[in-house]
Amino acid sequence: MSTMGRQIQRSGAHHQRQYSDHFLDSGNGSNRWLQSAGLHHLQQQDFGFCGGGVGNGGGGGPGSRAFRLQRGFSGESGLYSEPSSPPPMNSRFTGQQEIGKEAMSPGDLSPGLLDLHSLDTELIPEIPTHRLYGASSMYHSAQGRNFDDTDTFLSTVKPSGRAQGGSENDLLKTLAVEKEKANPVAKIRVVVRKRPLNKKELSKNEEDIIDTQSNFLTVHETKFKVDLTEYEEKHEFMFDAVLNEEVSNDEVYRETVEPIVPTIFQRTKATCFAYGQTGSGKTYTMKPLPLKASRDILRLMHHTYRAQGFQLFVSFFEIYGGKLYDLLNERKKLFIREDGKQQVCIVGLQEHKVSDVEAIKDLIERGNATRSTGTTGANEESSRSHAILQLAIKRSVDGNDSKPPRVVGKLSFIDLAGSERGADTTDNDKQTRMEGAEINKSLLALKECIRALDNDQGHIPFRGSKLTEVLRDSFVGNSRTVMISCISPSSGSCEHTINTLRYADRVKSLSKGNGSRREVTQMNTSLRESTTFLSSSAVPVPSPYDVDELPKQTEGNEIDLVEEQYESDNSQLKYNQRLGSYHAPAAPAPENVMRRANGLTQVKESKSEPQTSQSDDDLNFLLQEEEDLINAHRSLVEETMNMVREEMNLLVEADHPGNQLDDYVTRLNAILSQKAAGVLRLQTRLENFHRLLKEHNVLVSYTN
Ligand SMILES: Nc1ncnc2c1ncn2[C@@H]1O[C@H](COP(=O)(O)OP(=O)(O)OP(=O)(O)O)[C@@H](O)[C@H]1O
Repeated sequence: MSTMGRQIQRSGAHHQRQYSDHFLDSGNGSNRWLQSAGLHHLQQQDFGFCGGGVGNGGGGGPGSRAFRLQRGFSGESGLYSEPSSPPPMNSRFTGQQEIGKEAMSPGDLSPGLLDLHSLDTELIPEIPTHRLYGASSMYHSAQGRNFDDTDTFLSTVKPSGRAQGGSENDLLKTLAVEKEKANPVAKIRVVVRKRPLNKKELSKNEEDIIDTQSNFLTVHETKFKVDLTEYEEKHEFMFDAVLNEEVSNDEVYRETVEPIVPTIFQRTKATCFAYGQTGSGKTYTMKPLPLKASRDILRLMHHTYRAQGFQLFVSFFEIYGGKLYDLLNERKKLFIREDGKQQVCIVGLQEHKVSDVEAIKDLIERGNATRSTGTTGANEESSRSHAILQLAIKRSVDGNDSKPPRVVGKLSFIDLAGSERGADTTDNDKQTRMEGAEINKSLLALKECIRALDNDQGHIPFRGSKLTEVLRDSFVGNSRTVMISCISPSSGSCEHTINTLRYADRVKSLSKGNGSRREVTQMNTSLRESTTFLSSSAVPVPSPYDVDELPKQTEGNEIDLVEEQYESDNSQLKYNQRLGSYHAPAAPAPENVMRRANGLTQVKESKSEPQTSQSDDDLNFLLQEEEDLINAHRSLVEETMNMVREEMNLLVEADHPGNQLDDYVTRLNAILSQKAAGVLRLQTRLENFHRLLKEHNVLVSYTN
């Protein structure tokens, strides 16, 4: 089952069950569940039958009706009889931390089985990160920002809460927070790098449409109204850092990877990946980073951790069309295997022990020369593979060199395939289509894993793709992730650039510690509102069925223009929905928008529709649909909670002497019908989404 499929399962019956199990739980327990389901706003509600409501309120003693009701639900019906604490985390994840074993032989070259997922990391004394390099100024970014933790989760834990210290859970939480604080590197960091205009773009007189200021970025998109007059739409974004075209590779390193290097000596698995369309500068950005990091790692090994037996290993492989190849062993095909303990291994991957920078440089060059590349119009050297270079720090057990060394920490660098390659699902030959599908799948899965990671979810959907499968150990335990989104400044790449930024925005905004999303989205919305208003007030937009009503001088362009308008309005609608309010766009009507939202299916099936009418931002479309489904699910849970409350009241009333039976029957009937209708609505939506996943080939099959 795919990530998405699994997620659906998780958020469907299972979630509802969890909700049932914990709904009656009082205080912190139910609050936690509400919070984790994104329903924290319901925490304050008095449900009248929770332990924290009636039970604590004086009317809930053993003799009271509410008490009997509650008991009835937890005991007699059997429906709510499970313990009220959250179910344990998947034991696969907790167990691994203690029992993982590394099956790798020692030596300079360690062929065979690389256990990517052993978390049997050496317990070395943790040294506060800031002491490792001495002067903390080394972490200061090119723009004077520190790579500090802006995670609001940390700042919202008040010292007073700690002092009062209530429950054991609070204490554990506080300890976890303290531990996080000792490591001042953000768990997820999203950085954007804009490259300069290249010769080709300059020769075509393409404009630089990206403005950067501090960690803000504005994309100036030129659009056309239906009467062909031009207008500009601004898209504003905010990230952890925005690096403009003047920023050197050295500065990129300082801003992204340098701060996480010391953490890998502290049992951390760190990942740095570059994302962006082909030719946007991913390889240019990623290439120098491993070497710079190795230099710092070796320096730390030879100074701070001198004579502590640390060793550095390099491996380099690529995922191409869903298959793995060793870039340091003549592209030998590699296989992912899961052992009895559900630990995933890459069978046959060579790890090279290195002790000087020159040796690492040679290996990196060798690996890069072996990478798969394809040819696209945009970048002759375009890569359709994900390249993964890993620097693993290991240490011999008790200084015993005859035993395989154990992994202490790891730093993975991923040069992702061009993001727009995911759109190749309808283009070219079968091979390209399959590559496109795999790329889409991996980008969706990667986002899901990062999202799960930052929300400390017990379940990490790493099985969503080969990429996330091999990165599994980077998503459990102590982890750090840096995403560098590379963008081209040119007007010709506007659409891809916006897609890249939206993906980055989603990665960041979905994380628990981020409050920027709403702000930026609102900014976007107000801008969109003004532009939508402008265009729709200038020329009334007809229904999509009434293309005859379009101005005749635009013949040939009409449909595109109308589609574009609907697309914009559709985004507007969805943006507003995400903000929790519905401002109907001036035109078209919501039902037309819905038609457009489902249009992708129709376009794909319709033979008369040209292939080009399918937008190449499938990935964003799927992400949006996924988000909408989850929102719809959340609304249904909310609605269900209200209905349960009504039902509880109804039951209380039914127990009263002199109760009107026909009133009870009518009201219960209404509640049950409403419930059934809600479930049906969500099921239909779920089926549509599932179909979309199938159509875009993002359902996972597990064959090597
Ligand atoms: N920041 C930059 N400054 C100067 N030149 C750059 C910069 N970023 C990229 N380039 C140049 O742009 C071209 C394309 O960059 P690169 O190959 O890194 O793109 P890419 O995103 O890796 O593409 P693909 O996905 O196809 O591999 C290269 O010639 C590279 O040297």
